[in-house]
Amino acid sequence: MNEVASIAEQSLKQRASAALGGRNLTLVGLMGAGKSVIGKLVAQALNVPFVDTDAEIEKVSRMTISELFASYGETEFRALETRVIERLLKQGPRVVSTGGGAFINEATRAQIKAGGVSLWLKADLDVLWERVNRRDHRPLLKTENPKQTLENLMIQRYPIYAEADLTVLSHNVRKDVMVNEVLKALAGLPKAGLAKTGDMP
Ligand SMILES: Nc1ncnc2c1ncn2[C@@H]1O[C@H](COP(=O)(O)OP(=O)(O)OP(=O)(O)O)[C@@H](O)[C@H]1O
Ligand SMILES: O=C(O)C1=C[C@@H](O)[C@@H](O)[C@H](O)C1
Ligand SMILES: [Mg+2]
Repeated sequence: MNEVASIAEQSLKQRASAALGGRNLTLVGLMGAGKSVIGKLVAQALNVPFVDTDAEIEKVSRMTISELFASYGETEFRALETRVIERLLKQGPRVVSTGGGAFINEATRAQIKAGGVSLWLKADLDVLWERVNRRDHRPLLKTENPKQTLENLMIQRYPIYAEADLTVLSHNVRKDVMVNEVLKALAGLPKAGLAKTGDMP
């Protein structure tokens, strides 16, 4: 990277960081949107801790997400997800990458909204399908026609993800390009009236 590009990148990081202003950044969106992978890189760029809610749930329960769904069902999983996310947001500021259904749950969505800035990583069906199709560990996609299931989830969920403060399109570009897209969206946030993480109820 040449010197001018490097200065521009540093400046973007600083502007994004200033606009975030000590709040949590929570990534929401459907399975395969890149929340976990891009969230971790965004946290590095902003120099704040990163946490992935699916990974945290697996850690505290000592079970995989698939095992939790199989043993306790989705309702119990969602209750655990809500509790874990509430704690993680209170421990911030952090970049928090959520599981695909977290923002759809009303209680969790309210916590995420109150707990900082929410950002929807939005992708089209073919991009998502190409990514999730590589692995089969997602319980909600263990259906006869997983691509159709994913499309149904898009129809149900996209109007709700759209309530996020920011939206960034996730497509098949290099991951560092996606990180810059997220930082640019953050840098454009209004700075007035910022609530810090400690102000959460
Ligand atoms: N910009 C990108 N270009 C290419 N591949 C990507 C990109 N972003 C993510 N991926 C890949 O897509 C797959 C899914 O990404 P990731 O696990 O981050 O999605 P997620 O939104 O966290 O999904 P889930 O809700 O299931 O946790 C991974 O294999 C990841 O490497
Ligand atoms: O979209 C969803 O509802 C889910 C997405 C995954 O991240 C996991 O949280 C779980 O498989 C449920
Ligand atoms: Mg993930």
